[in-house]
Amino acid sequence: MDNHDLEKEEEMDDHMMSSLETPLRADAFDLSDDEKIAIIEGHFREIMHTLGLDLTDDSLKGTPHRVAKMYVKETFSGLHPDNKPIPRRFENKYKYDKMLVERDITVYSSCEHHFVPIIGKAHVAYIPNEHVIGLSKLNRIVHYYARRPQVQERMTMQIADALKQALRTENVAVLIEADHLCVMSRGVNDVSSSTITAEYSGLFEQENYRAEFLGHIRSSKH
Ligand SMILES: Nc1nc2c(ncn2[C@@H]2O[C@H](COP(=O)(O)OP(=O)(O)OP(=O)(O)O)[C@@H](O)[C@H]2O)c(=O)[nH]1
Ligand SMILES: [Zn+2]
Repeated sequence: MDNHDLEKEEEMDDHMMSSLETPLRADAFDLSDDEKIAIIEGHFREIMHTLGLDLTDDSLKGTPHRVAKMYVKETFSGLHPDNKPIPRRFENKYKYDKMLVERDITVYSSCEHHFVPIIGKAHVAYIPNEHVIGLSKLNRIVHYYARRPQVQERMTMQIADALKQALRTENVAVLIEADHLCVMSRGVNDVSSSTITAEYSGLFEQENYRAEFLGHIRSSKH
């Protein structure tokens, strides 16, 4: 078993043990992506048929397959641990010991209660110990956890947890501000409210670090 496999196995263990995890069936990964697409396509065709849509129509007939492929390969691709980014850790040679903030990371997720979009921004920060990771990996970690049926609170904590693991530090902050289409476009139909969630650990539990983080994400861009 090489290092990569070992890391994957450790992450699978974390995946099974963590109470933050998205509730998945034990046999969640028994089917291949193609098998899942074929099954979802059939069910989605049934939904459209039940709604009364004519599936022989040129524009509609490809929709069951399009939706199934989009669910498995895009919208919900973050359900599969094979798609989890494994950032390479670099030694913090320059001994940078201040805060690094990656702000305005685009979040496209889906509400697990209604399967409609959650759209927003994530701001993440860490204070390194021995290791740093590539900046883009911060965005990739956010995207991975967004591409699942989610509640915003759990997504926030999953991202914080993944950052702690990747960076080998507790000094992590995550703040997500998002619009829930299930609140905006149906139900209570409120287009002006939005939802903010945050997770702070390590040094970020201290008021001064938290204030610096919030100051950075509210400051003008350049
Ligand atoms: N805590 C939390 N709740 C969410 C999130 N996304 C959606 N919800 C809420 O989940 C709840 C689902 O409750 P239900 O009462 O079963 O759903 P519903 O009958 O469609 O409710 P309404 O949206 O009020 O019409 C709603 O209040 C949603 O606003 C989230 O990220 N976090
Ligand atoms: Zn919802």
